[in-house]
Amino acid sequence: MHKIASALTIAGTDPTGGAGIQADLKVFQEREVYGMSVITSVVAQNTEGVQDVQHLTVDFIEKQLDAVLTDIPPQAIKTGMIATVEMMELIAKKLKNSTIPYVIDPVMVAKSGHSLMDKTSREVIRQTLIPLATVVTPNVPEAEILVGFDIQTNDDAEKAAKLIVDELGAQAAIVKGGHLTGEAIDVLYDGNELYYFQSERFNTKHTHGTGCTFSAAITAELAKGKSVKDAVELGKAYITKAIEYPLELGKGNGPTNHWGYRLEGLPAQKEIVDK
Ligand SMILES: Nc1ncnc2c1ncn2[C@@H]1O[C@H](COP(=O)(O)OP(=O)(O)OP(=O)(O)O)[C@@H](O)[C@H]1O
Ligand SMILES: Cc1ncc(CO)c(N)n1
Repeated sequence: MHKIASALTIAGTDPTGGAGIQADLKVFQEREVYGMSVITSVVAQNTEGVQDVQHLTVDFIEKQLDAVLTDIPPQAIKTGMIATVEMMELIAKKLKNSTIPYVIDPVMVAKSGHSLMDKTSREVIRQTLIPLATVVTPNVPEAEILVGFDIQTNDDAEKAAKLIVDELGAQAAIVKGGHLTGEAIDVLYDGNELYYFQSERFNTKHTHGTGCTFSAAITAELAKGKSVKDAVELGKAYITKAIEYPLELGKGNGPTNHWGYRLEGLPAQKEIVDK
């Protein structure tokens, strides 16, 4: 028998496999973590955009959560698309007394501009879920909604990350620079220190699901017992290679490449090979 860390993603779906649950499970598999999933919404989407969304009932989401949590307790959890206030309240109720590391990717709008979270929920996520988070991973527009001011510079991103921790109650926050210009710089505040994670910005339209992939990679490393800073370092390396070596798939914003990092390795790759 092999002992293995497990991770759970609670999110929406992408039938083309680039974002949402499907992307998360690919990352978990790649990072050698046993992947599990609870679906919140089924999304008809592809690399060109979102065509339609069907939410599962809160009752049914609860049944899925109970099925997982009573049988295979994960070592880390991430949430992605949680569209409604009722879903947020359910997840908050389930995770309130948990000590399992919890990553929130506060998914609000798809790359194509389609809303994946209703307007009231944008307010409610601040009060219900953010205080439970080990780390929150907003992109710039999401961070702006959470903190209530514009983010244009790294200084603004630092202020936002600090506010999400000091005032909204998360243990850590990383404001991603994917939507800014220049180098792709993400700013992490872990309650003590600020850290910058920086990479070249690649000129590519293959950025569907980058946020899901990044937060899933962080979740996988937390499940294996890494610190937030080390998990983010790995997550950044993984997503950078996934963007640098795009796959020739899709008519629109294509998916990233989960094997990209194999071409050049990751900081923790040696650890895997040595096992
Ligand atoms: N063109 C790029 N080149 C290099 N890194 C990038 C690029 N675009 C995004 N990134 C990096 O990818 C990660 C995800 O950031 P991004 O801001 O794209 O997330 P997101 O908007 O939440 O994604 P999505 O909503 O598509 O899931 C961050 O580490 C960011 O710096
Ligand atoms: C289900 C889902 N979650 C997140 C995103 C954001 O990339 C998306 N497009 N679809």
